[in-house]
Amino acid sequence: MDTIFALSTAPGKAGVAIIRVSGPAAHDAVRSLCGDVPVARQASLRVLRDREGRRLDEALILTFEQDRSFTGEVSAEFQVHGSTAVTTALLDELGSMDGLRPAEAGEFTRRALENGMLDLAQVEGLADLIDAETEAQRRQAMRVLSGDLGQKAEAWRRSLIRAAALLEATIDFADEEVPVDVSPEVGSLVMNVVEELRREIDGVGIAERIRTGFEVAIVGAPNVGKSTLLNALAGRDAAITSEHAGTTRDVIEVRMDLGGLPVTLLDTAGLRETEDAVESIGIDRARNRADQADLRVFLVEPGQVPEIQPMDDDIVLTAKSDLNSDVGNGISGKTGEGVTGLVDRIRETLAARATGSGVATRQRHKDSMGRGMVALEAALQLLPMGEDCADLAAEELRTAIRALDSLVGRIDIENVLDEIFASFCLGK
Ligand SMILES: Nc1nc2c(ncn2[C@@H]2O[C@H](COP(=O)(O)OP(=O)(O)OP(=O)(O)O)[C@@H](O)[C@H]2O)c(=O)[nH]1
Repeated sequence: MDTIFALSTAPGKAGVAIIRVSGPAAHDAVRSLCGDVPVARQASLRVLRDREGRRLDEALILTFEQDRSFTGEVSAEFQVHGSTAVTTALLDELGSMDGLRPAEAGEFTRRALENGMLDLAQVEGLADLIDAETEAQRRQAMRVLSGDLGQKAEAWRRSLIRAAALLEATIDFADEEVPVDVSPEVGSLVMNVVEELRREIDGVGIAERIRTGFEVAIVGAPNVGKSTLLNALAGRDAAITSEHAGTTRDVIEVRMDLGGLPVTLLDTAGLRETEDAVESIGIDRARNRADQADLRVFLVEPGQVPEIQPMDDDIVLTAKSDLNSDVGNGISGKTGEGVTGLVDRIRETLAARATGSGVATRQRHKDSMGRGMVALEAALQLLPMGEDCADLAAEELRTAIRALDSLVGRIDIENVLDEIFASFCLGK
């Protein structure tokens, strides 16, 4: 096994930079840089020297023993001064040592997974935590990283193993004088798992939204003030505004943190009939995106009706309230009137939806749970058919167990690893 090393903090100038080393030669590397191997898990200040004995930097060193580190391997971390020159010199020095090589992106985490320090769902949680930009994303990622999904999966597994064992006992003792009907107990064990799976599957859509962001589309006729409103919401000039109708030809996206929720605001082309081919493509695209968005904010001038039908939660406002002060429910991107109220409304609407999320957060989880559900429902149908179908029902339970095992990576791991690790950065 190679010993790997990498800069684990972001590259560039900083107060401190952390370089990680993991693998069998990690402590040898520490010894050759600073003369000894400091006590494990205790910060120790040392002068680092290169092969020729020249000072590289003064560093805080942390060493970890096998099974008591992030990767599960013998490892070490150097906290050095965060300049490019220092980190480059130390990385060069490490690279010149026998058995050491630079880590690939995500390789530390991959080793943690291989050594059983994290399960697959926790690896996903870790990736999400590193990507988290808002409070809701951080909380959700922490739940996954702390292993909640793994615990649920373990509880489901125990229930289903018990159910399968009961069924198998029926098969083995089918000739006994007094057969015990196990199907009520098996049925209730399976039903409980099915119900929990259903709840989790329902919550994945929202959890994915929290992960990737809610889309909020601003829609309305040309020149009604959509871009101006978007700029007011974003607090900066993100979209182009002009007096010329049809300026916004494509969909402009601005990512924002709205009270902890990740939101992508979409400024869409003004909806109207047009002869202009380019503008008409923009309008089609705007309609599509607006349809698919999680929420729509309609801007209408007095007397106008929205071009597309607002849905339940959608927000309909009177545009340019500074010019239309006699009409209620207005907003003005120009003066800022009503903008704070709109932000609150968007946040409340989305926050109400965000409460529906569980511990499963990805399409991958949904797929595994879906496969489990199908098998469990088949088992439930077989149960009332008596002993003759007991072995078929037991087989369905085993299929469900396998499907749920893939949630935490007990099986079928290879084909998902590359996809999951593709998002990891160097040093993680
Ligand atoms: N008085 C007033 N004028 C506004 C307001 N919002 C926008 N305007 C003006 O209306 C014109 C159009 O504004 P935009 O924000 O570009 O409108 P839009 O809906 O994005 O237009 P398209 O991109 O063509 O669809 C500009 O001259 C703005 O200055 C407002 O709240 N009050």
